[in-house]
Amino acid sequence: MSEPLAIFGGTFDPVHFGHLRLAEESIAHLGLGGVRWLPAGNPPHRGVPQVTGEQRLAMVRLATAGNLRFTVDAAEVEASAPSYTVHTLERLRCELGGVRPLVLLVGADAFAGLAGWHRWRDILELAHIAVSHRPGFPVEAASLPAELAAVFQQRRLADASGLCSAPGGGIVTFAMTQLAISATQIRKLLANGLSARYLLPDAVLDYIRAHSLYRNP
Ligand SMILES: Nc1ncnc2c1ncn2[C@@H]1O[C@H](COP(=O)(O)OP(=O)(O)OP(=O)(O)O)[C@@H](O)[C@H]1O
Ligand SMILES: O=C(O)c1ccc[n+]([C@@H]2O[C@H](COP(=O)([O-])O)[C@@H](O)[C@H]2O)c1
Repeated sequence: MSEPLAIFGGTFDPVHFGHLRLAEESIAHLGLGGVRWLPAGNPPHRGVPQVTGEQRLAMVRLATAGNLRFTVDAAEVEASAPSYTVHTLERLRCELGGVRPLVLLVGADAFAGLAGWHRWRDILELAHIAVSHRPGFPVEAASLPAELAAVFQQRRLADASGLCSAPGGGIVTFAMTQLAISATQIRKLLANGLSARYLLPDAVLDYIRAHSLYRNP
């Protein structure tokens, strides 16, 4: 079986070093062949992003440029339908076939909300899930809603080597460098005219400035 391919979805409003370290560290921790970044076009589960899908996609392209293990998938941004992860995984299974292991990367906060996602149980029929630690969000069954805690306990893999032995169905956790960075914090800093430097790549900050994004409305 070939190396697992990871899918990293997010609103990325804007992309920051927390995202980049998660993707970078997941490659070694999980033995991945690469990470496919998937900016959400029309996230159904939260308020409308502050900037357009095209702008968030452009920032992800700038942030990931030059990393040969990273690719960027524009499909969710280009689609007009809501960006449901289960639909994206079904599309990827059509594209890649049923055998290659797929790993959905999520931070601990996103994982805690999984039971609210569209057809969430089907996601584990299509892919594994890898949950990264994130400051303030414990990754343990006791802090998850009951139905998700049960699935977490049933599906949890002892370590990442199990990702190679099936196309999907397992849940693995991994510890990454803990960075208490959020897009919300960056949007607030920028709206208040404060520096967000060193929280996200300079190329992304230059794009934000050039397009006058995240200024106070
Ligand atoms: N600092 C971080 N450490 C670990 N995971 C993170 C971090 N920031 C974001 N993630 C994960 O990256 C994915 C995409 O996150 P998202 O684009 O919503 O960023 P965010 O910083 O959480 O944004 P917002 O503050 O707008 O909610 C999610 O799975 C989220 O859990
Ligand atoms: O499919 C769903 O119902 C669903 C519900 C909530 C979140 N997601 C996906 O989870 C990823 C992270 O979302 P967010 O809000 O943390 O940026 C992103 O790819 C979303 O499309 C997906």
